[in-house]
Amino acid sequence: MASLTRLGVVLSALGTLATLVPFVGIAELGRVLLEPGPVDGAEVWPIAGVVALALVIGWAANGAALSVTHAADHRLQASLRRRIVHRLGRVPLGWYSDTNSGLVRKAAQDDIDDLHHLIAHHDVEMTGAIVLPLGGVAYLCWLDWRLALLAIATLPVYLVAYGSMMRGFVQKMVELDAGVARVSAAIVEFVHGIIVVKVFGQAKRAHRAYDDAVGEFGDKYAGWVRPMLKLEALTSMALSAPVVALVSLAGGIWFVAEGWVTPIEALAEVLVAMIIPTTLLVLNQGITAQRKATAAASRIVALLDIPPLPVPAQPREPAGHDVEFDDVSFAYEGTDTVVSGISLHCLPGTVTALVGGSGAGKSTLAKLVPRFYDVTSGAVRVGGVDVRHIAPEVLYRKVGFVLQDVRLLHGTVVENLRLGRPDATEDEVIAAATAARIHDRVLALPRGYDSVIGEDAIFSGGEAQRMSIARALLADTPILVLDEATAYADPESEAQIQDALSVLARGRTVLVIAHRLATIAGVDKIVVLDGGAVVEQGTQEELIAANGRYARMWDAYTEGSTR
Ligand SMILES: Nc1ncnc2c1ncn2[C@@H]1O[C@H](COP(=O)(O)OP(=O)(O)OP(=O)(O)O)[C@@H](O)[C@H]1O
Repeated sequence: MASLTRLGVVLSALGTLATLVPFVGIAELGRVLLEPGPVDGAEVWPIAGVVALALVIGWAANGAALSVTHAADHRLQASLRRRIVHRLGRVPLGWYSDTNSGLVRKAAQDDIDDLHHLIAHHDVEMTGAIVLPLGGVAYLCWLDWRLALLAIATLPVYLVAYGSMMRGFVQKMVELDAGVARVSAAIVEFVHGIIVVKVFGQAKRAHRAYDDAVGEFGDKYAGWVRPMLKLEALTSMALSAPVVALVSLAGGIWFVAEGWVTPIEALAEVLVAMIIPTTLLVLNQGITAQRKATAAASRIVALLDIPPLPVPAQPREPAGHDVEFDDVSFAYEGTDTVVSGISLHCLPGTVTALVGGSGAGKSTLAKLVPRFYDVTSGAVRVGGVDVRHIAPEVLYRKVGFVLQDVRLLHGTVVENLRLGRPDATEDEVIAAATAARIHDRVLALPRGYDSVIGEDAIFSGGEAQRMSIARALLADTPILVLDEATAYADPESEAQIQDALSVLARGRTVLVIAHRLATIAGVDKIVVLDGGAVVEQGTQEELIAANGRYARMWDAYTEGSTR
């Protein structure tokens, strides 16, 4: 690919030099035509021919340069997208937080697009923008060095003004960014607090904070921009077509009067001088685009550097479907230990419920089974084999999970249901949806199972949960991790979810994270977590009889629900 961009640069240089030929040609033609006596066709035609040829070569070489760099960009984009998808397929599932998903979206869409300019246009356009004025000035030097100087006479005004505009630019940008952040924070605070503020009659005060932030930003911005605008006007004027033409013509007339150059040579100088400002504009825009693309590239590199989930070199097949936590401890990156020293054995055909206060570590513990994260110490075993020694695809065929936060993909209802088993028959899909208590709801949609999620299939939270239960039923994994939904706890929806879950649990090893004690009374084992450790375990009767932590939770729960 680097060789393609190099070829693009060479072609662009060639094309640019070829576009200079007509300027020389015009000067030469002028010289021939202005010679005293009749026009000599033998002199005119070769010049016209060379000009025409150069025009064709210039057009073809510039076109070819862009084609070549676009091909390079195409290859790079395809390869980057492939590598991003490949890497994302191998990062631990726990990496997918909302922030990280945002990063992926930005990298896969915006950042790769930003790179397009760098690969497909930057080198070619910059080559043109450098070769064109240099070639022009070199030609003028060949005619007469004074003409070359005349062509760049207004350039120092531009360079001095531009240099002074850029002085302290980074520091000023930092200050402006901070100002924008203060204004945003004031807006967020204002919007978040609007109800409280209005209820307590403090609207004026809240407005004032926002006004102050905006006022301060406006003053800073104006203080910086006003002098810049003056300079900008000066630089634009120094490079504007009338000024450049005027300086060139005045200088040209003087040079001709002094006898240093011919009128035709002076005309050639005017033509070259007129193209220099446009190339400067291209250079300027190119530098800005390059900065943007460099930032985009570093975000893509960071994404490709995420450590993948380690896969076993010699994977082992689990024998059976029991799940065992053996002295398991885990800490998120940069946090204290969240679960510690947990030993637990979940047998096939049983339901184990994890209960405990908010932040006790229930979800974290459950997520260690499908390797959202790997344990910090100890081991999680499935069928007697450490999950780290099982090939990920084998593990995902064994362990299914229904999470609180259900994601339905853009596609039809049936495609969503078939996600875990694309070859499921229509009867199997309907059977799973019926067991998950979602079949009737799907039939009520305009196009039934062919309705599209987010278009003609809009599901409530509870319905989406039942969809994901149907999906898990169809995937038919022998081990299931369920994070019970609490958000959609209207009694009817909850009863339906519970019905669906009890069907799902039959004959499997089920680990359920229970947020509402009423739903787990009949399970085989209740494990009470507190501060990341197991404090009690047993059946509902055993734990109530023990009169410990669970009994107190149960009392509080039943009191709360009967009050
Ligand atoms: N991705 C994460 N990064 C860092 N810390 C986390 C992360 N997820 C959870 N934690 C922390 O780990 C601890 C246990 O959280 P966890 O979600 O496992 O508890 P939980 O018992 O499931 O709580 P809840 O019932 O409120 O969902 C909490 O202190 C939480 O702040």
